[in-house]
Amino acid sequence: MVNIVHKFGGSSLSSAERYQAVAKIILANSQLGDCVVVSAAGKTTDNLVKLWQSYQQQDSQAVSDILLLIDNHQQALITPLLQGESRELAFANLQADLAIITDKIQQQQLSEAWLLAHGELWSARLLASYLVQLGLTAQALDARQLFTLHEGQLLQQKNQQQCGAYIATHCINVVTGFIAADSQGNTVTLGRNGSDYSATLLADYCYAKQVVIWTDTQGVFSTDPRKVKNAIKYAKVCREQANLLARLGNPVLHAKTLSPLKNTDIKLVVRSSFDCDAAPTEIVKEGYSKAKRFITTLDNIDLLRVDKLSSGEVGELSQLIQHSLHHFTKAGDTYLLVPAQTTHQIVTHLAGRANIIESNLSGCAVVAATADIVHLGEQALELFDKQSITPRFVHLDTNYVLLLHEQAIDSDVLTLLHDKLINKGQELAVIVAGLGNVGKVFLSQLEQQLQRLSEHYNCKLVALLRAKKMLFSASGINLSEWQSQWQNEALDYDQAELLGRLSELDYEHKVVIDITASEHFSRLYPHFVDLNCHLISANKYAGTADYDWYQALRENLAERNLLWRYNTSVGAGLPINFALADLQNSGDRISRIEGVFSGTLSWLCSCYDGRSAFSELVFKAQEMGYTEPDPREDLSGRDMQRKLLILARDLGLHLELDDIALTPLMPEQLAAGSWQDFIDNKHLLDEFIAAKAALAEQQNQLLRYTGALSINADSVTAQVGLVTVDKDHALASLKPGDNIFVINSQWYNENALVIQGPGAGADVTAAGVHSDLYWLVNNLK
Ligand SMILES: NC(=O)c1ccc[n+]([C@@H]2O[C@H](COP(=O)([O-])OP(=O)(O)OC[C@H]3O[C@@H](n4cnc5c(N)ncnc54)[C@H](O)[C@@H]3O)[C@@H](O)[C@H]2O)c1
Ligand SMILES: N[C@@H](CCO)C(=O)O
Repeated sequence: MVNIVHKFGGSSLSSAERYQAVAKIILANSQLGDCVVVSAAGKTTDNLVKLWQSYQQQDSQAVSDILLLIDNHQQALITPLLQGESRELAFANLQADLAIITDKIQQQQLSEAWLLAHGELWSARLLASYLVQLGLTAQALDARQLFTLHEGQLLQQKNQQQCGAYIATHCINVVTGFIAADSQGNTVTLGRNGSDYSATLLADYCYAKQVVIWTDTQGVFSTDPRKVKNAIKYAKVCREQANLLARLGNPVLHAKTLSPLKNTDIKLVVRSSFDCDAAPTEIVKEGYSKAKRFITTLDNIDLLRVDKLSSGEVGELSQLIQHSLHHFTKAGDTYLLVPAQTTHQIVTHLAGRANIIESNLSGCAVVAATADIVHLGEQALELFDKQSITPRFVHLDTNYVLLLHEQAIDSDVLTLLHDKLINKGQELAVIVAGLGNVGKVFLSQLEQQLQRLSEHYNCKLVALLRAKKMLFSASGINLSEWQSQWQNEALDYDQAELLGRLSELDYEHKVVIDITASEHFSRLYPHFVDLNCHLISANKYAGTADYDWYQALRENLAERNLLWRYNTSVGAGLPINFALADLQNSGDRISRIEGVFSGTLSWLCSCYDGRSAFSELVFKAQEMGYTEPDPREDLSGRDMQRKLLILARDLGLHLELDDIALTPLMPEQLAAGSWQDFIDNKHLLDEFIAAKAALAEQQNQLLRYTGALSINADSVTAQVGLVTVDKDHALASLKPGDNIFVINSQWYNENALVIQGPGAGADVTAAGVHSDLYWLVNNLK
């Protein structure tokens, strides 16, 4: 059975290295029975067209020069790719083909389509032989055996039978694109971008599940990414919009390519063969993707008014000029938008039924959802007016607006237009994991905050996750009712389901906000990044995971232009990460950070005066939402050790958690066992602290739990632990629960930079997560 039909265009096969890259893609993405449709390699078709023209002009010198060029090019592909007998056979076949072509030229029997077909034929033969040499079972197939047209119409039933007969299930079928046969067996071509069409036809005839068009662009963009740097690549585009764009001249997909898929469930995917890791664009059936916004530019366009034009006729005209065509009606008249170089052909064909209304215009079409189009049209006109560009013709339709003028739109104007019309329409999907102390407060503030953010970006909460249950709504969860929705609709889930749902989300950006304290959840970050999710973490586990994992995560994020904010993982809402980033970005060099980085330990040490048991204070800190879910994470010093590691890594230091020396604030026996075991043995903690405090008191000192990181030219030292301080020391008067970060740097040398304030608590932490979200939204590209 054919699972996937892959299609590789000429640029994907332009050199021996590109063939090797294509073979790698096939090895990684195909199974036996799949098809690979190929175009002619690199400039082969152009050379064959030149050969045809020289033949017609009877320029024998040019003919022999071009034949030599073609021969050399093919040999340059064959030589590095094939070895031994297969190389000899490939050379022999090539020479035989060139001899027949030469013969036909001499006999004046050359036909254009037959000549052009050789480009695809050579690609298919070479790729199939190369795959065989790599150990795959593969065969080259000539599409003239598969597709027959009678008077320009495909013979569907016959073609289906032929595909059934020739496409083998035990091998990879490498099929020539672009060509077919007529009912007499003569070669015919399928027109411009015919290979994409061959691929979708083949998929339809073979009941394939998917067609992958591998190209030199990464997918379907909101506008030409070569002209507008921040053009958006869409993960999903619905067929109707893809078709409209194709008719309006967008070069990525052609209307004809989509036609065989019309009544099928076949998935169409556009991917880059030059960057296989880049996320693709999927062209989906109606209703499976929201309408996106696009600006497609038009150049050298003529506008014709036509008497009564049927849609069948538009197809015929499009076949005639080998180009997609768009027609529309305005005030009862029918108009055709045609490339200026084809106007003469069309006007002649329509024999007196077409009048040229405007010629040689440029402009653009803005494509968007019906609800937005009027407003976008107005905004576009306003912007053109400011740029002194006066439209010659404007047409507003249900899902696009066409603006034609004399001046071409340069990339500066296109960028302005894109910023104004397209970037504003993007949406960010928000996924929140962890509905505990901080998570609940964060959600209670989210509705108002999303309202505020909407000035910059449309954000929708689409998922709420606890460890075992999730509430997922791709169109958005109503924030004022999330609790009742959770009660009624939250369902059990597993990792595969979560990742599947995230991959289906049809948003320009996604962010996973991790407000759990779960190491297991943090281990999913690489999967989230693979699905193009930005990250915000209050959770400290990812920032303190082993260095290689952490570094790989950072690199993966950077490669995908994704953002990771984690300000609340250290100092709750205090702007410590902002400060460190700012100092470093301004060229400062930090030499020491010391202080108290735990809200819980700050509160415990400041409140403990021996009157109530230390363990009672621990339970109170837990109740107030200061501690980690298991307060031993705080008492062991581990939480503070994690924070110091996060800061150290932000300074570019390659440290692991255990590089930071630690002395715990509890006896070792309490570390093991359950929380209940801890409660049962709490007297051990109380005695441990009482003894330490008594010793400190003897020296008129107080207990404080502190951390320090020192960076010298030749060494780095870091530790967290219990210290005693004089009663008039700055730390002695630290407010219970406050954190303090004392930063020394090149510029803050004598007088340290000090950041101080509440270092734990649901309110300040939730506010810090909102600050990260705000920053992220403002920095989305
Ligand atoms: N409480 C604070 O003051 C504070 C300050 C800064 C940072 N933080 C960090 O914020 C995080 C949350 O703290 P909290 O006090 O709200 O903790 P919490 O224990 O009250 O809440 C954690 C939530 O995460 C959920 N959870 C656990 N495993 C999960 C998983 N695998 N998938 C999805 N959800 C899961 C739990 O069900 C719970 O709802 C922690 O990482 C903590 O270190 C807390
Ligand atoms: N348990 C942590 C929460 C903030 O990270 C603390 O007490 O500092």
